[in-house]
Amino acid sequence: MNDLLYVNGGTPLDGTITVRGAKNFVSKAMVASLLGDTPSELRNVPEIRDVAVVSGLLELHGVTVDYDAPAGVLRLDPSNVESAHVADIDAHAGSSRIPILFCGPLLHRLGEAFIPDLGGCRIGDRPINYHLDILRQFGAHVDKREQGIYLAAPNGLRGTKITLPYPSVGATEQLLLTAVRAEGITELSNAAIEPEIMDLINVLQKMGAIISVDTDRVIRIEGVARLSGYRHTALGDRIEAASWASAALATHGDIFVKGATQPEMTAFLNTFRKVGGEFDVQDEGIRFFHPGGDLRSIVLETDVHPGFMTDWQQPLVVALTQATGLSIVHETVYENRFGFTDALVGMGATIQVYKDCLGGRPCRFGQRNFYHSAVISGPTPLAAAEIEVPDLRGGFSHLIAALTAKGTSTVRGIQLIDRGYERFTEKLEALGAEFSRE
Ligand SMILES: CC(=O)N[C@H]1[C@@H](OP(=O)(O)OP(=O)(O)OC[C@H]2O[C@@H](n3ccc(=O)[nH]c3=O)[C@H](O)[C@@H]2O)O[C@H](CO)[C@@H](O)[C@@H]1O
Ligand SMILES: C=C(OP(=O)(O)O)C(=O)O
Repeated sequence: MNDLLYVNGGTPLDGTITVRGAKNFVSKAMVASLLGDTPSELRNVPEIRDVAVVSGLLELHGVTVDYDAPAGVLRLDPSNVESAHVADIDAHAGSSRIPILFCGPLLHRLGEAFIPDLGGCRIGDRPINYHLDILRQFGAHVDKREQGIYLAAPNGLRGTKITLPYPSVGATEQLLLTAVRAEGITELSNAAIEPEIMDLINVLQKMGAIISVDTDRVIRIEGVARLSGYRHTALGDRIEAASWASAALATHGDIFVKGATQPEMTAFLNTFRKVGGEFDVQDEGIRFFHPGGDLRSIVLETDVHPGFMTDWQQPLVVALTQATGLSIVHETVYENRFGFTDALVGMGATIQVYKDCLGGRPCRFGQRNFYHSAVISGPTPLAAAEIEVPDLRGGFSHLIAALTAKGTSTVRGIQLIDRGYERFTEKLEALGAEFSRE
């Protein structure tokens, strides 16, 4: 497939598009199917590369995967997992971050697991120390090897009490996927409570798990001996929805995002309104539009849920280059998520990055060597440029910048965007964008 897009920017994006299930939930629900002893069915599944990658991993482990992409229905039958001969797992090294979540389910089913090196966006160091500490506390032996990690639990896994140093999404999911079938009770303090995690809990409860979530980030799980398959409709992708909303704002456009839902986007909607964007929440989705006039600068801090999520930051920063005054963005989730701003500066934006914690409370990255605060001065017209996509969200941001800039930009490496944005070129076409893919 070709990996290059010529974008002729300067036209407001206008029209209707649909977002389907959340990338950051669907992949985890697919892993959960490994815990059941009967088939599962997941609906509203988007056709993105991460779904293909996790399907490939599941198939390698003996799961029969049947995906009807237009209908968005994914059927997963794990009956042959015990008899699967797992070869070529190394071929999946570097493809996504999901393999680490196979640990608990595979340990329960097979007593051992080999996990290839992880991929995902390079937006920080992204260690897996919380994951490995959790697995050890459940009683797993963890052995780091070349190209991956080997784990074994010859005596099974037992419930435990854990406090996370930081409410990590992946570590919370690791714990859930391991605790549901561990012997006894598990209690997690300082858990992440992102909507995608809550929907994973919905799935696990449908499978037979017993999980309670308290208001103070404490999750309790009573382990059960067996789980069955599930039928579930995935929650919508709030990151994709916010990305299109930011594109509407930056290009003076008007986009109705079918499938966008308000409760999962409260923090984004507040910020969108403060910048000067308008929205209209309807039964089928949310309309996001630029009402005319000047956009306003803001002070913003990314945070864990229910805060403003880090994945919303990169697309919104492009819109902030079009706002009047100085905006300050403090990234507190990842230490290295402003690399994408270099290309924006190359297009004429005025963005300065700092190592200090600007505009809010000190975070884990203050007094360290990380450029994790940005000051954006606007409005600045953007000029067309040659751009290389750095990562998923940064890549979409560059796309928004190219759509905002007058003239023809060349955007290389757009396959990275396919990892999390379903059929985005078809959506661009529906919104009246002028571009060609080569
Ligand atoms: C596939 C998926 O769902 N990806 C999402 C998930 O990533 P992911 O689950 O990888 O993100 P985490 O919430 O775990 O990471 C948050 C912070 O915790 C740190 N950390 C994490 C684990 C660990 O073992 N040690 C450690 O130090 C990370 O370096 C980071 O600074 O949540 C992030 C935060 O909402 C999102 O940006 C990603 O889109
Ligand atoms: C960081 C992201 O994803 P991943 O964790 O899969 O790299 C993202 O979706 O923006």
